[in-house]
Amino acid sequence: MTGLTKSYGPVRAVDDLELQITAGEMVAILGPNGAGKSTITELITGLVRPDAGSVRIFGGDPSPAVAAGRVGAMLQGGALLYDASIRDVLRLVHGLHAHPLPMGEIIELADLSGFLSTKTDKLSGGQAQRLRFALAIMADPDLLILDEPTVAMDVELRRAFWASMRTLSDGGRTVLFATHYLQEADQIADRIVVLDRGRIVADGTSAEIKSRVAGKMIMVAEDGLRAEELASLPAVTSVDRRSRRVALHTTDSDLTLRALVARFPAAHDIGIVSADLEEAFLALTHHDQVSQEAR
Ligand SMILES: Nc1ncnc2c1ncn2[C@@H]1O[C@H](COP(=O)(O)OP(=O)(O)OP(=O)(O)O)[C@@H](O)[C@H]1O
Repeated sequence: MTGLTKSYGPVRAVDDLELQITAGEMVAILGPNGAGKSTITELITGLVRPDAGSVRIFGGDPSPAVAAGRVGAMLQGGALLYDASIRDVLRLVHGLHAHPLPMGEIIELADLSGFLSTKTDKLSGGQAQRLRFALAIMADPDLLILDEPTVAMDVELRRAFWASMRTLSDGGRTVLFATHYLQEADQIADRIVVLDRGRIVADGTSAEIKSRVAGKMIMVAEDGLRAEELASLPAVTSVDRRSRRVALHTTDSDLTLRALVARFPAAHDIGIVSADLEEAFLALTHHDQVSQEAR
């Protein structure tokens, strides 16, 4: 993806995006609501045309790759054939592909064997997602695009789903998935791309992202402390408020702590914690907002 841009009215859903994905990678696109995750999946699958820039898949445009079955997609709320059983839907779509995966393998990977006779309008949210997944992998694609695939799944289903995905990825396929679940991205993806307002704000392994942002956080009671003063302490990268405490993200907790105590002798209830992926994510995607608040 090069210089990829897509606007809806005044909103830049995707803003001059540069992203290269290597064959065989499992990449998570992580971002808050409205970050542009779904728009990226729609641009990659050719459902939406960019205003500027381009997407190249296997060296060409998305549409021929999708038509040839080299790209499988599971997008949000994809419609399912009405008044048909899962078995009917699978058979029908299976027959449309030139070189589909064997039906037994699809049913096993999508864990559908328990309710093949169930009609599509009687499926739970998690079951419908599994059927969408089965349809996405049916053509035996080299690239799988998944937009929040586990959204309606409980913990157990989610675990089974990611185990199947791992099997597919280990077989050499490239997987790109959008998610809200930090834990999922942390546990499953080889690489995490953090998106905020259509732009990439971080790109790396989860360990790299955690270390790129403040490695530590200093918590201190709010009592009369002003955010803009705290933001100017050495090594502080961002400041945010949590009920009656303030969290200072810092790249050097010793340095920040010494300056904090020197400048604010009355500071109390001080604690230092290591930032986890969630903290890293919040610091990355709320950074501008917090700095603006602090001004
Ligand atoms: N068809 C559309 N018409 C108008 N605005 C749109 C359209 N699709 C997306 N947008 C806007 O573009 C921005 C990015 O939306 P997008 O759905 O890509 O984000 P997202 O990261 O997938 O969000 P979510 O996590 O809520 O699904 C949002 O501000 C959204 O309102």
